[in-house]
Amino acid sequence: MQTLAVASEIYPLVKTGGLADVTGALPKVMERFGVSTRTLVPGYPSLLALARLHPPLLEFDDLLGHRAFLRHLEIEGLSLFVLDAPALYERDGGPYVDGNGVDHPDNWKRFAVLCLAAAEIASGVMPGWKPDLVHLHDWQAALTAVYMRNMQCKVPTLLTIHNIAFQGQFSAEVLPEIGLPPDVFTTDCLEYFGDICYLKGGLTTTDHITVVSPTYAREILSPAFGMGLDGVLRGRIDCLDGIVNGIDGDIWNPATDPYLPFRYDVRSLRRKKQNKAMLLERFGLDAGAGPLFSTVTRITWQKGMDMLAEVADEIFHWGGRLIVLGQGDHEIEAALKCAAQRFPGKMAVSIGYNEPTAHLLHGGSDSIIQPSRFEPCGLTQLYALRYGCVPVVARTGGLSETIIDANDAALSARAATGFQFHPVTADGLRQAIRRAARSYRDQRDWTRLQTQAMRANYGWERSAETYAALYRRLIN
Ligand SMILES: Nc1ncnc2c1ncn2[C@@H]1O[C@H](COP(=O)(O)OP(=O)(O)O[C@H]2O[C@H](CO)[C@@H](O)[C@H](O)[C@H]2O)[C@@H](O)[C@H]1O
Repeated sequence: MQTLAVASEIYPLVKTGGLADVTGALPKVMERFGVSTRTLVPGYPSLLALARLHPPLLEFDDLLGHRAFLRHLEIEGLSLFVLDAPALYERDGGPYVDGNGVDHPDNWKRFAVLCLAAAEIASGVMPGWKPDLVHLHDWQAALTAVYMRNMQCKVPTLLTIHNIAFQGQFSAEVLPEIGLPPDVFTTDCLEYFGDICYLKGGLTTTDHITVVSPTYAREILSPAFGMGLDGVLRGRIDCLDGIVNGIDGDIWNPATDPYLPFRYDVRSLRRKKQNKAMLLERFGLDAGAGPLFSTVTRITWQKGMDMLAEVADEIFHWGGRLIVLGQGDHEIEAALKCAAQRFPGKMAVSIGYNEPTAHLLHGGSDSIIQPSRFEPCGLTQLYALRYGCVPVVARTGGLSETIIDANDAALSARAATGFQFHPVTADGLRQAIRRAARSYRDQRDWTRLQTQAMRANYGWERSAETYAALYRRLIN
């Protein structure tokens, strides 16, 4: 079976968050289930340097007024179609924002062009290659399904939502510019409170929808989590599933991780303490009697980082330490920095995006905190499990189904892997921190939790098998 995946980021070439981890890992595992994937990605500078070493596969004369080349790149076990349209993708900054963190003003066009190219590939413009199914990821790829319907292309489509908070909403004024007929501007397609919404267009035209955990699949049907699209999703409930994410165990493995000065596995957990000592020194923190908590995340309201700034003192009360790595909302960043100033030697904040530091924080911390207000799946807590960092998580979305709370029953069954809290409030978080810090005082209990966490299996196999079965069902 041949599939075309369409995505705006893919690890290890371009990543701003969990989407890239999934689009980079899934195709490799799907091979084992007889699925061969080619992923169409925009030709950002990081990709072009490699992709331009080979002659193009195809030339598009006119993608919404742009001439573009389709190039092929095989790298790190991935097979990529790179859309080389320099005026749209070859620029400074990230995939969505410029060097100052401001959205590229023509994102509506950049991702419409990506989707139009995908629809043309699905329709068979490539000599000798046509997909059996098209797998779209998030709003940046969603419009593909609308273009395909418009071209009367019958190849089945699956749209995966990684986070419904990001929807691709633009002024209806751009509609004449994206090459679709005016009749898509209706409430059962692209129209969204007077604007157009790429994700809604995808949700209303794709054959099937998945989100990244069964719990999130239920949550987004309600106004509290559906972000304005819950009604659309309720209308498509028969085509909606939740498939939980896995982790790439080659990249996230404490026994082989090149970013860890001291590598370890479940039998040599003691070596993790040496990473902790290094981390404390590097971030200028004094050793305390309590656990070292960390966060690796976008610093946003979704991720509950404002609550963490509010209750950080609870950690220090128990002799714990805190390191925050992330970037995002400037006000919350400032609140966290302010907390760090109040607690010198106890808390450090590193603003930025840094892959090696993210690995080191998992390799040396005792616990990872994830107080998300909503979390479609979450990958950080899964990496934390593998690295024996006991997660402290909000009971929401994928967090609630991947972490087993250390309540009495789960502790005595030796099944517990972390601490959950609910309601998702600052006070709830404070209590969960207290529970974790108390548990840490008995090192035997703590080691047992770490060991159980490390033995939890969150590889991709089971979910990849579910995706493969779904692909087959859609094709047949
Ligand atoms: N400052 C930093 N430096 C280095 N690395 C950093 C970093 N900040 C974040 N990361 C990395 O980015 C990834 C974040 O992934 P998550 O799944 O936790 O959240 P995200 O909201 O991006 O993903 C969305 O998509 C994924 C994939 O489906 C869902 O799991 C999730 O719930 C949904 O919100 C992790 O690999 C993490 O290590």
